[in-house]
Amino acid sequence: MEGKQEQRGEEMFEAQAHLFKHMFSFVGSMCLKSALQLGIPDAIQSHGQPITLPHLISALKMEPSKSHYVGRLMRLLVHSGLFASTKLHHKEEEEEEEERYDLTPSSRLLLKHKVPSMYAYAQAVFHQAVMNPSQFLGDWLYSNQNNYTPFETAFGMDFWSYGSQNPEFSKLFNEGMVGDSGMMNLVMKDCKSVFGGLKSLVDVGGGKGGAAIIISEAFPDMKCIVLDLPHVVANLVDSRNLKFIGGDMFQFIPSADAILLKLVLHTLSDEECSKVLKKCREAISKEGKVIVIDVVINEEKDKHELTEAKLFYDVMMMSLVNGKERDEKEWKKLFLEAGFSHYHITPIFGLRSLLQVYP
Ligand SMILES: C[S@@+](CC[C@H](N)C(=O)[O-])C[C@H]1O[C@@H](n2cnc3c(N)ncnc32)[C@H](O)[C@@H]1O
Ligand SMILES: C/C=C\c1ccc(O)c(OC)c1
Repeated sequence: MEGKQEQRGEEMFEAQAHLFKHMFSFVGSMCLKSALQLGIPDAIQSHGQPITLPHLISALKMEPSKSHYVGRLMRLLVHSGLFASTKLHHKEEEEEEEERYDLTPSSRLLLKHKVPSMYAYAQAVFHQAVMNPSQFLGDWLYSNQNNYTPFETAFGMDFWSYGSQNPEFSKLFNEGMVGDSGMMNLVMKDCKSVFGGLKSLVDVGGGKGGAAIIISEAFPDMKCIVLDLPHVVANLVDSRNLKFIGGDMFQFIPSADAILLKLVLHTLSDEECSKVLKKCREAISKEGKVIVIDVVINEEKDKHELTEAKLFYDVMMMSLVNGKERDEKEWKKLFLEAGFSHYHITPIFGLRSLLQVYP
C-alpha cells in the first residue's frame, strides 16, 4: 500500500514536471529570441573558436555587470542544444573550470550572413504578426464573429493584407522564405530526376524567388516564372531564364511543363487547395506535372521531435491563415479530387517532402 502511494507521488511529480515543461516552453523560445537580438551566434562565429563568458560579454559590447545573467541565458540554451559548452580543466588547479561556448548545427543555421541561413525566418517567427495570433486561438474558437483566422481576431485583417500594409514584416517574412529555400541548394543535386528535362516551370506563390533562383541556376535551359502577389514581386529583377509576375493564383496561373507549389498548399483550406490545384491542372499538359514541396505528417515513421515540429506548424497555419498540415491520405484525396491520377512522395527536405503529382 505504502509502496503504491509512493509510486503515485512520484508519478504525480513527474506529471508536474512535464506540465511545467510545457507551460514554460515559451521561455525557451524567448531566450532564443534574445540570443538572436543580441547577436550571440555571430559573436561566437566571429571569435573563431569557443568563447568564454567574459569574452562573449565584451564581444556583445555589454556591461560586465550583466555577465551573470547572460551566463544563465546560455546555460538554458546549451541545455536545449542550441549552443554547446566545453569545460576546460586547468591542470593541477582542479577548481578552475573555464566554460567556453560554441555553436551547434542548429545555431550555425542562425548566422546572419551565412548561406543557408534561418536568421530572417526566425526573426519573422518572433515578430508579433506570427506570435500574437496564437494568443487568440481560444477566443477565436469561442467567438461567434465570422473571423476566418485567429490572425484576423488579433489584427482585424488577413495575414497577406497585413503583409502588404507592413513592409517591415513583409520584408522579414519574404527574406525568411528565401533563407528557407536556400537550404534546397544542398539537395538540388538529388533532384535531377524531378527537374531535369523540364523546359518551363512556374513557381506559384514563389515569393522573392528563393527556390526559383536555385532551380533556374541549376537548370539553365529551363524557363522559370515566379508568380506571387504584386507587392511581393515589385522591384525584383528578372534574369535570363527567370521572370517575376505579380498576380493572384486563384485568378490566373501561366502554362508550363511543371508547376511548383512550395509551402503554398499548407497555407490554404481544402476548398482553396482544390481551386488552385484545378487551375494548375489546366495550366500543364498531359505530360506535365505539379511539384509540391510541403509538410506530410507521418506519425508512425517520423521521430517524436519531427512530428512535434510538424504539429506546431499545423497549429501555426490554423492561427495565421486557415491552412493546415496533411497526412498522405489527405494529400491523396486533394490530388484525386482535383483530377490528378497519381503521385509520388520523396521525403528529402527534412520537415517537408517533395510530392510529384501527375494528370
Ligand atoms: C509560405 S509562402 C511560400 C513562399 C515560397 N514558395 C517559399 O517556399 O519560399 C506563401 C506565398 O504565397 C504567396 N501568396 C499568398 N496568396 C497568394 C495569391 N492569392 N496569389 C499568389 N501568391 C500568393 C505569398 O505572398 C507567399 O509568398
Ligand atoms: C515565418 C513563419 C510563418 C510561416 C511559415 C510558413 C508559412 O507557409 C507561413 O504561411 C503563412 C507562415
